[in-house]
Amino acid sequence: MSKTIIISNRLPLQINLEDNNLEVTPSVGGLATGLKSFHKDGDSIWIGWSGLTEEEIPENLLEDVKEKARKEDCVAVNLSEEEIEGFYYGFSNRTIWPLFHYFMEYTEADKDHWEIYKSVNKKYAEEVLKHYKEGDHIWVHDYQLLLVPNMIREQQPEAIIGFFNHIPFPSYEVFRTLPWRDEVLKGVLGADLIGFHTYDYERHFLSSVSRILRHQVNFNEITLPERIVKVDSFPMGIDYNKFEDAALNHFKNTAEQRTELQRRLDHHSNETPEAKLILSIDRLDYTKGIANRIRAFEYFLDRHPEFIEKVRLVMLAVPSRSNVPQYQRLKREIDELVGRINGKFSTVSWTPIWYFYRSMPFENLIDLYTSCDIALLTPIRDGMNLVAKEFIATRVNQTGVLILSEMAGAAHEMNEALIINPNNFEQISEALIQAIEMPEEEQKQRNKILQKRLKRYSVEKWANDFMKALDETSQDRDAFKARRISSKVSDEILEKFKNAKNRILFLDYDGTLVNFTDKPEKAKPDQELIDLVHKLNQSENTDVVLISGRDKDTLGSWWQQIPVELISEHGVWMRQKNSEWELSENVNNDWMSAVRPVIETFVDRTPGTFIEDKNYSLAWHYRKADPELGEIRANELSNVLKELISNRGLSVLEGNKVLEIKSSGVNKGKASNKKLVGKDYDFIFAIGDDWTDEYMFEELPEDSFTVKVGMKKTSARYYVEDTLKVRDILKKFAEIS
Ligand SMILES: O=P(O)(O)OC[C@H]1O[C@H](O[C@H]2O[C@H](CO)[C@@H](O)[C@H](O)[C@H]2O)[C@H](O)[C@@H](O)[C@@H]1O
Ligand SMILES: O=c1ccn([C@@H]2O[C@H](COP(=O)(O)OP(=O)(O)O)[C@@H](O)[C@H]2O)c(=O)[nH]1
Ligand SMILES: [Mg+2]
Repeated sequence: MSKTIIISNRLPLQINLEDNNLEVTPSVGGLATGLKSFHKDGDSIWIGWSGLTEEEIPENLLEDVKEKARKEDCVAVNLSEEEIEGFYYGFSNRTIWPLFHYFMEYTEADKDHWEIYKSVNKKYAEEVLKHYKEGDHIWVHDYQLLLVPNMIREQQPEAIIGFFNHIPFPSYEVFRTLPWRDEVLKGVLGADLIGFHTYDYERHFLSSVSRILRHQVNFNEITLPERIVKVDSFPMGIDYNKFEDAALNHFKNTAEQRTELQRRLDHHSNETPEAKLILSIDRLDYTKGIANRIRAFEYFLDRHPEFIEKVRLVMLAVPSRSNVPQYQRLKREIDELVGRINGKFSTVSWTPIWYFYRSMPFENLIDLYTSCDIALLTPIRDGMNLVAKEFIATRVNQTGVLILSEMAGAAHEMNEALIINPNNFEQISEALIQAIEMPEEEQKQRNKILQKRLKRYSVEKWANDFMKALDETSQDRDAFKARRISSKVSDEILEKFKNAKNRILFLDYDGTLVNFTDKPEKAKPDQELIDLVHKLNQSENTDVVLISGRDKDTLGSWWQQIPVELISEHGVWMRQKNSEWELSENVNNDWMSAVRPVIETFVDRTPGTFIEDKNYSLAWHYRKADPELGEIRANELSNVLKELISNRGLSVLEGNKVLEIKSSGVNKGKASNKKLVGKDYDFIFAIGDDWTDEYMFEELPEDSFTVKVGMKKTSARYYVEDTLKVRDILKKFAEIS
C-alpha cells in the first residue's frame, strides 16, 4: 500500500535528555503543531531531526531514540553538532530565514554554511529514498529543505513530490541577492507541486523562476523540458476541534482542576475586575515584532494614561534558535524593554506587562487563550501565524478581539480581525482602544464569521487539498507520459517509416533542430545537424522539408550546400530541391512602412527587444526582455497591431517569445499541405516546438505523425522533451533509410 512520507527539519516530537533518560515533548512552532494531526490520522511516516545532536545522544540510548520516534511513526535523522551549526543555525536561520522575511541586513552569505546545508539536505533526501516505495507521495516541508525535492527526483525521476514553504517567499528583488539563488530554485523545482500560504508568496516565487531561470510560466504552471511544475496557494489551517474542545473542557474544570497558571490569572482578574488582559504568544523571533509591540504598548499608555491599571499585556515568548546572535540580542532588548516599561508605569497593585520566557504545555496555552480579552499579534513578517487562528478557535463564547498585523499570512483570511500595520504605533494604539471598547455584540459578530471559516478550512482540509492537488499533478503527468515518444512508440513509428513507400518529413528549425539563442542569427546549424539532414535528404523515397519562420536569406545561406527543400517565413517562400526560391501568391509588403514605426515604439519602451526584418513579414522578439514586462508588452502590441491591420489581409502570429505580422493566407499548415498536393505519401511526419507549428499539426491529414517538442499544450499526437531527443529520432530514421 502506498503511503505519504512527510519530511521536515524537525519532527513533531522533541527528544530531550534528562539525567540520562530520554524524554519526549511536543515540538513548538506552527509547522509541527499544525501538521501533527494530519500525520496522526493518516497513513504516513515523518522524517526529521529529533532535537538532539549525535554527540548528545549516549551510545547506549541510540536505539531508544529510534524506538521513541518509531512509536510515533517517525524516523529520526541524526545530525552532528557541526551539521546543526552550519545547516540549522547557519544557512537556514542566518541566511534563508532573514532573507525570506525581508531582514536583509541580518542575512549572511557564508559559503561553508551553504556547503553544510547542501550535505544535510542530501542526508534527508537519502533517508527518504531508504523508505520510498513506488506510488508513495513525498511531502517535503519548508525552507530548511529547499534542495531535497530535486535530490530525490535525481534518484527517482517518477516519484510524486510535493513541497510546501511555510515562510514568506520574498519578492524577486530581494531573492535575487542570494548568491546561490539558481541552485535553490532548481532544488525546489524537483517537486511536482509547490505550495505557499498566500498568493503573494506564490507570485513572488513564479516571478523569480521566470526571471532567474527563464523558464516559461503560464499562470501557475512552470514548463520544464521534461515536466510541468504546478504552484499554488494553500493557507494552512489548525486542528480546530482540538482547540475548541480543549476550551470547552477548560470551562468545565472544577476549582481543583484549574491549573496553577489559571489560578493566578483568576486571582488577578478578581483583584482588578475591569482590567482587560491583552495576550501575545510567539517564538522569540525578530520577525514577530515583539520589541515593536512593547514599544507600541508604551506609546499607548503614554498617550492614554486613562488606561493605566485598566489593561495588562501578558506576553509569552518561547525560546527559539538561541545560538543565533540576532536572537540573543533580541532577548536582551526585550528584557530591557519589559523592565523599563514596568518600571515606568507600575503602580502598587499593578504591573503593565507580565512576561514569560519559556514554552508552555498545551493546557496552559488554553488557559491564556481563554482568559484574555484581546490578542495582540504584530509580526513584521510572518508566513502564516497559527496563534491568531488558535486564539479564535478557543473563544467558545465568541467574545474577544483579535488585533493582527497585515504582514502575517493569516491576515488574508482574517479580515474580521482588527488589521494593523505593525510599524504604525498610532494605529495600534487606536486598535487597542477600539478593542477595549468594542461592544460584545460586535465581537461576537466578527468572531462568528472567523470561526466558521477556520472550522471549515482546518489543517486536515488543508493537507487533503494539497494532497489532492499533488495527486492531480501525477495524473496530468501520466496523461503526458501516454503521448511521449517512448522507445515502444518510437519503434512503432520506425516500423511504419521503414515499410512506407513514400515519405515526407516536415522539420521545424528553431526550438526543434537547434536550441534557442539570445540572438536569432547565432542559432546556426552545427555540422552534426547538417550531416544528419543531408543523409536523410539523400535517402530514397524520402522528402525532407525544413519548414521555418526564418527569412529566406538566412535559411538559404545556412542550407546552401544541402539540396534540402526549404519553406521560409511560414510559407511565403519555397525552395524546391536544387532550385531557386519561389514566392507564394497573395503576399505583399507594402504595409510594412506603416507598421514598423509602431513596433519601434515598443522596442524603445521594452529593453531587450528588437525587430527582425523579413521580406514579407516583421517579427518583434522579446526573449531577452524582462519576462513579465515582455508578456505585458506582447499583449499590448498584439492588440494595437490587430487594430492597425484589420482589413489588410494581415495577421499577427504569436510564437515563442516573438510576435510576427504577415499575410493571413500564409501559415505552416497551408504551406505543408501544399506539398502533399498530387503526391501519394504513406508516411507523413511533422515536428515543431511552437504555436506556429500547431497549424501543421491541425491541418495535416489525421494519420500523420505529428510531434511537439517540449511539454506544452498541443494538438500534436506525440511529444518529445527537447532538441536532443529530436535528433535521436532523426538519427534512427537516417540509420534505417
Ligand atoms: O523549528 P524551529 O526553528 O524551532 O522553528 C519553529 C517553526 O517556525 C516556522 O514556522 C512557520 O510555519 C508556520 C506554519 O506554517 C507559520 O504559521 C509561521 O508563520 C512560520 O514561521 C518554520 O517555518 C518552521 O519550519 C519551524 O519549525
Ligand atoms: O509554548 C508554546 C507556545 C506556542 N506553541 C505553539 O506554537 C505554534 C506557533 O505557530 P505560529 O504559526 O504562530 O508561528 P511559528 O512559531 O511557526 O513561526 C502554535 O501552534 C502554538 O500553539 C507551543 O506549542 N508552545
Ligand atoms: Mg520552432
